[in-house]
Amino acid sequence: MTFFAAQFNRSRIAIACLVWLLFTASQQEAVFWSDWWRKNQSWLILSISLWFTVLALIKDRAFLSIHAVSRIIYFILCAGVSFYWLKFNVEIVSFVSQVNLLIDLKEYFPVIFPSAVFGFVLLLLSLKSKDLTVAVLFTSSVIWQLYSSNTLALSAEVICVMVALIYLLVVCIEFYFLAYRDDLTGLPTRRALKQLSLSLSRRYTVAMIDIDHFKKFNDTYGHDIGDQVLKLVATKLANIKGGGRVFRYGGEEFTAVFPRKNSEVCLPYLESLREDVASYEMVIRDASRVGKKFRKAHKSQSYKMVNVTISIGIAQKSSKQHFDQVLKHADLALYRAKKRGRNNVSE
Ligand SMILES: Nc1nc2c(ncn2[C@@H]2O[C@H](COP(=O)(O)OP(=O)(O)OP(=O)(O)O)[C@@H](O)[C@H]2O)c(=O)[nH]1
Repeated sequence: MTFFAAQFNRSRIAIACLVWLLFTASQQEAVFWSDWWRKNQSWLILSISLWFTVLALIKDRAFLSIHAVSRIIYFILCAGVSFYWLKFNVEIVSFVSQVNLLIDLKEYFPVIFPSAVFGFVLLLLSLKSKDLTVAVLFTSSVIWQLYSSNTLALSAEVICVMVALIYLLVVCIEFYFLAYRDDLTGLPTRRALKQLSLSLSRRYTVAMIDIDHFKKFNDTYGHDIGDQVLKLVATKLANIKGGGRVFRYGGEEFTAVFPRKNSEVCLPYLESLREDVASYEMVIRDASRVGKKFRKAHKSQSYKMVNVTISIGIAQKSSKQHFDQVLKHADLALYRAKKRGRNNVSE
């Protein structure tokens, strides 16, 4: 699993795998460091809990690269911080012992309390970042803390296999999104459209959607603002009604597929989508003024309102037509929509 994750630049998962691997190995009597591991258990519980949190804060980099040096330094820092915490928390514990209310919590202060804090920080990070790797690091931290506090009555080997399966699942899900989701708009890609085309029945309608005069838009406002507009238009398109599914076909072109629907049924949905986009006043952040201080000082000038229109070509599958042929007909209809002056739907 470590090699698999490292191969695909999922270095944080690869590092987490290594930690679990060392942990399982240390549970074997035959391994020379198992005694040392047992003697320093508190320190290890704390360092590894902190390490999972630190992993959530750093980026995935190539596993075997210059970045490995910084990872090693971070790991040493985690170990050092944990070591000094355990050494100096005696004073905290003696303070806690003087407060009646806290006296019962005394034994939790050295390890369990800080580990729980690291876990909580990880939970907040995973909720904030919406990153699957961070979520899986949080899961790792919880499993680690439960196991090391003897709450999980499972053997180290079972836990390791369980964690490896979770990591494998996460790497596969991430690759699925990498292959089938467009990075900029979050819409499914042309590859996903091809996949869908294999499962379509004999009746369906395809619409090709294109943003009008987008080249001029890019030339006027710049490519960065063009990107923001693409994202916003994609959000509108993703909300298409009537059971339509929208894909980014490429560039400023999108495809909508309506399984089991003929073109008359789809037409009103596409018309209302076109109207929605045309009346959508998009608030665009001026890319040249991203500094916080500048934004505060020039609040009124750092945003601008723009709008665009779309043209749509629609085609319904007729007997013996392949998906590519239906797509071609929709493309021809789009060409007619452009010729008719844009901002309209053509069959
Ligand atoms: N910002 C941005 N621009 C893109 C992206 N993909 C394609 N484009 C731009 O979209 C423009 C498409 O231009 P054209 O194919 O000439 O079409 P158009 O200007 O929209 O004209 P009509 O389709 O005839 O209305 C080009 O300038 C591309 O650079 C992208 O991901 N981001």
